[in-house]
Amino acid sequence: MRLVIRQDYDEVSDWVAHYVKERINQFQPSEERPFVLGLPSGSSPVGCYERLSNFCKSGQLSFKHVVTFSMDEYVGLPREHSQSYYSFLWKHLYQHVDILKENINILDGNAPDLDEECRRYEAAIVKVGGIELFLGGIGPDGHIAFNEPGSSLTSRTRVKTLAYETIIANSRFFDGEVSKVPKLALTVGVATVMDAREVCIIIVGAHKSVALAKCVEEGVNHMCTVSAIQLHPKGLIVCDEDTTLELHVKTVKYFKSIEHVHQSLIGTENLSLQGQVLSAKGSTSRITKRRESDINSLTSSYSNNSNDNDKGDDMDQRPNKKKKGSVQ
Ligand SMILES: N[C@@H]1[C@@H](O)[C@H](O)[C@@H](COP(=O)(O)O)O[C@@H]1O
Repeated sequence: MRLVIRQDYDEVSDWVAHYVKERINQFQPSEERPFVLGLPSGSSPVGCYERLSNFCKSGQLSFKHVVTFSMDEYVGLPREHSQSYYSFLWKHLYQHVDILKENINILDGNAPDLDEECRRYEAAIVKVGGIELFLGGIGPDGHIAFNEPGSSLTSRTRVKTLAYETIIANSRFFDGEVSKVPKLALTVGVATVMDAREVCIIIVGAHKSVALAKCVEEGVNHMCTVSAIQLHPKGLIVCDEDTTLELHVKTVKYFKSIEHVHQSLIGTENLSLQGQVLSAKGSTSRITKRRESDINSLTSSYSNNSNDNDKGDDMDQRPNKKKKGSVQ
């Protein structure tokens, strides 16, 4: 698993948006072979969606051959309600990009048979060949999608009762009134997310620092369902400095050092890394704006490799590395 730490929300959004853009562009999707992307709702991905929309407007990215599956939806909330995840994704992403309507998959929280709707969703994912990249967010208790504490780590798309903590956390979107928050939701399962060929979780804010620490420093545990990412061969978490509050200093230094080495191998240590080193020394200086091409080269090098910290994978980044068995 990789942990990428950026200074603040904007830098996290920049990083993830560039990463998604690079992954889609490298994949060279076509009608026959679309890029399948899993998407979260919530405030965490909004900055990323804004940037993806801008990439589309400036012609750097196209969603024409991208198929999406959103993570979750409230039960019983009309689709046109401003807080349905359907409305959310249209507002923040779909209306701004060139995605084809038939390529958008959203769970229907008003389906007459909710169990059947969940089965249909799982089958639709299988039909397109599985999810290439699942973007995700978490709740303060470490739930991924709506997989509340205690959810099976082998769970599939299903109906879930929301935890009281989640209802309170989400009441900020319902005029602060707990009674207005739906108590049930449809959600992809933990295993649905972990089946994706790659998983990238955005975690921002001090209120999620305990969850991040549990996810990174403790074992895989159903009480913090995002921790299942530890078992994923290409798991990536992108967080901001505030979210690292509960991590051990040595954990933060470790992941920063991995990134430092990684970046120096691809020759960008004087750019984005400068900020990392400064902040590791306690400097309050912000990371200077990186050139887009540098971020692109960094993000693409991540996507070409397994995201675990195995030395062999990192070393494969060396430009002059002689491949095993190649003529020398
Ligand atoms: N079910 C959603 C999750 O999919 C989302 O990741 C989480 C975090 O939301 P935010 O990013 O607004 O903190 O909220 C809800 O509980």
